[in-house]
Amino acid sequence: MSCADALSCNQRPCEIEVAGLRRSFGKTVAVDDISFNVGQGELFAFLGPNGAGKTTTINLLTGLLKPDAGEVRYHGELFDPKRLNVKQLIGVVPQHNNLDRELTAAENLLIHGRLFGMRGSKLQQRIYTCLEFADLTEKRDTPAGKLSGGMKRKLVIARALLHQPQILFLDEPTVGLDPHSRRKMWAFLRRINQEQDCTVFLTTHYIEEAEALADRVLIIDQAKLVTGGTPQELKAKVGNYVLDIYNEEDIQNEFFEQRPAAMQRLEQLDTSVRIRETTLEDVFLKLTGKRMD
Ligand SMILES: Nc1ncnc2c1ncn2[C@@H]1O[C@H](COP(=O)(O)OP(=O)(O)OP(=O)(O)O)[C@@H](O)[C@H]1O
Repeated sequence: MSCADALSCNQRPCEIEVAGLRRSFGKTVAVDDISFNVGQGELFAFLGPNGAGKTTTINLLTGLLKPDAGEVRYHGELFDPKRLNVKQLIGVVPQHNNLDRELTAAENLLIHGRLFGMRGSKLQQRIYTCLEFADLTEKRDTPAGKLSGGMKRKLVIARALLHQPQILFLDEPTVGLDPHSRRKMWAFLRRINQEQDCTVFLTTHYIEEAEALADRVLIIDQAKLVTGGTPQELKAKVGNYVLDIYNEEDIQNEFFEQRPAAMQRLEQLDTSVRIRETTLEDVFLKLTGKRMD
């Protein structure tokens, strides 16, 4: 895919290039010929309903799974999971917390650091910095199993940042968090993106999360890419304004590029009707014919 099309990274240098990626499990096609680029420093959301192929895509990008076809490039170089330099480049936060519950927060980081060849005072300093960044300094000697859900999540992220990756992958980072903790997590992810100068690639099935957080969103459904762009671009694709037209049984939507055209149509209708701005939920519904949930 060339950097000139809609699924590419606009003006930023390409950090990840994905071309023709495909993976099946038996007869189930989990990822079907998907291509896109991620730009350096982007906060990038891969949005789709359960079973759409998001986890499989992350696993293919991080070397946990092998593709049946297609390729992944980091900084233009073909991805070979066996080469250590790529492992140094990326940090991975899996969907389920895989901390050692018996070990303290600091010990969980220590083991990860050792696996990445870190030692001595450099490792200790980095553990201190990451715990502080994640607001977990006071929990450094607490067993991971005794932390709250939000703290465990932050510890997994702090662990993934320990070796100073350039790209952080997070699979559904806010699943299981209450709305308040979810918003705190969004702020934390923005800080990682901005203060740690880290490209962030996250998957989510929460539309508002993609909308609130991401520079660019790619929508995936049934293993295929539906569309991609900034939240504003995606909304403009279907029309920036929607009329909700209430019938006896359901609500029909009509989309308009400009508000005056929507207002004109509204005046023609004699049923109950509401005008509002388009959301990514509308984009998904319009392009796939179904609701995200
Ligand atoms: N190891 C596996 N064996 C068999 N089928 C699998 C395997 N992993 C994924 N699948 C199937 O591939 C499809 C995509 O799954 P995937 O986990 O990538 O979706 P997802 O978008 O991450 O969904 P969720 O948010 O529910 O995890 C689903 O139909 C799933 O059942």
